[in-house]
Amino acid sequence: MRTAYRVETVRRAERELMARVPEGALMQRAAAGLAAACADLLGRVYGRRVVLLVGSGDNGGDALYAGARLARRGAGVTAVLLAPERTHAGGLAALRRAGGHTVAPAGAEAVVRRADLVLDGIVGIGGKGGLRPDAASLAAIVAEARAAVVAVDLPSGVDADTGEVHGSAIRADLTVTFGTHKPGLLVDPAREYAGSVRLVDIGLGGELPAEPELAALQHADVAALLPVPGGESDKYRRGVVGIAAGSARYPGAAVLAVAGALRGGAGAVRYVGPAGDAVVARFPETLVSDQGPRQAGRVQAWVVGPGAGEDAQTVAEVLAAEVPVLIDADGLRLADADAVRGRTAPTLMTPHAGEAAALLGVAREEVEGARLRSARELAARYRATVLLKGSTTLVADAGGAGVVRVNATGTAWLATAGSGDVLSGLAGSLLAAGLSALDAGSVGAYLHGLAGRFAADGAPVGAHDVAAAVAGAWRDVRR
Ligand SMILES: NC(=O)C1=CN([C@@H]2O[C@H](COP(=O)(O)OP(=O)(O)OC[C@H]3O[C@@H](n4cnc5c(N)ncnc54)[C@H](OP(=O)(O)O)[C@@H]3O)[C@@H](O)[C@H]2O)[C@@H](O)CC1
Ligand SMILES: Nc1ncnc2c1ncn2[C@@H]1O[C@H](COP(=O)(O)OP(=O)(O)O)[C@@H](O)[C@H]1O
Ligand SMILES: [K+]
Repeated sequence: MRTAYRVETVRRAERELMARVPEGALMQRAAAGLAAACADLLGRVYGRRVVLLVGSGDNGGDALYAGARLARRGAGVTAVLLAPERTHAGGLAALRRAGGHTVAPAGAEAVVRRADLVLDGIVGIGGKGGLRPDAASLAAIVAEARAAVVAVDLPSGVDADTGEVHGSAIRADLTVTFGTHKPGLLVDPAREYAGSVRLVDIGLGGELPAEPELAALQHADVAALLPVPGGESDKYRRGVVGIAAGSARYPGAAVLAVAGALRGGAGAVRYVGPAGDAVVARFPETLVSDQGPRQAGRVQAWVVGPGAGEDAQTVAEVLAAEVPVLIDADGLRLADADAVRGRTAPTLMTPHAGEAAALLGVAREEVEGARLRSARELAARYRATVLLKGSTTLVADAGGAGVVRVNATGTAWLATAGSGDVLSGLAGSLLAAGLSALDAGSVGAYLHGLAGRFAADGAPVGAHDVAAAVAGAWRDVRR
């Protein structure tokens, strides 16, 4: 499990740790890891031109000590001091001893233009709001430069706790972060500014609480959660998933949701709705009924909504069932909020940003700019687990408090019509197999993202290709 902690938690852990280690030790560990990452990126350090952007806090101190290490290995290092009188004194002295130079911000453009590497030490977890004008000017200069950019701890200007970006921020190729990931490194839009992320261990782990702000499942976590049949299994014990989806206008949504459901681990897939012929033509193993959900026979979980059009009656019937329900697409619009809140069995809602915005009564851009807050807010309002789809998918558990799962296995190739329908079937199948809503959502998103990657492999794909690739994703996870 990869975890991320909020700034106040990091600060607390840092204080505990600092009380037990010599003064300055943490910054030296951070700077050593940072310098090593820079050296790896450069390949050869000797003779390279390195520019440090140095703010007034410890983030600047990290950059200065790392710069000193690179200077000792033969790099030409120049520090741009944003606040000369408040620069980290020890770091500055170390850089000077190692032969590094300093310039005022007015001289930044000339040195940055010729640099091989820029280290962004403007601001780290002490940052508030978007970059101030003087720092923003530096960010604009860096954006025009050919140099590789390494962010120290965080790209300056992004919100460490939320992943929001207000105003300008540094765009990095690599972020070297210390002690733990911060939420902003895992959630878009900030994640995009971070580039790839390297975590440097400074010994903070033991001081961090058990419950992080964010958790990202890894292969081993997913493998442990996948429902795998045993000797005593039969199709009913593995769980039956009901799919109430599709309409005369959108029969394909039913086919794609069933395609996902067949790959999700349930023992049988039951389909109710007007697209039964299309479903059976493609997947003859589906149990089909043209009666409503109430008459369909037992299921252990329902998926309702993909391509549902205006069929509010079916949505209401499904919500009345006392089994876990996944609500997607049209179902989100048709579901009565009180009926969702009043359910006793788990509910998993799977909106994309536009659907989430409609539910929250805000603009789509607002959700995209504040994904974490939006997912928690929806989960609180509906008392349901909410999976917010997109470039980084988030899953907030019912009520909105607690650890939010983040998934980054996906690829932008998944932005193709119907791929959400596949996800709803897949996650619904995992619900029927007995996973909690939080696990079903995050495992579903993980497999779906991986399947998207495998299916696409650098080329456009259709949603049915993604469904077909889910089995390969399972095997990869269990290998
Ligand atoms: N935690 C750990 O375990 C370890 C942490 N370490 C390191 O310490 C870093 C945190 O250092 P920190 O606390 O000194 O704050 P930091 O990020 O340098 O920024 C504060 C300065 O930025 C300024 N500023 C604020 N907002 C701004 C804006 N929007 N635009 C422009 N400027 C802005 C603000 O200025 P002021 O408001 O005072 O004028 C203030 O002076 C952390 O990220 C990591 O790198 C490691 O060394 C070792 C272990
Ligand atoms: N830029 C992106 N990067 C990664 N995954 C994405 C991106 N855009 C969309 N996705 C994923 O693709 C799927 C699209 O679902 P959705 O928007 O419901 O499409 P549809 O309604 O056409 O089925 C979701 O799983 C979402 O997380
Ligand atoms: K920084």
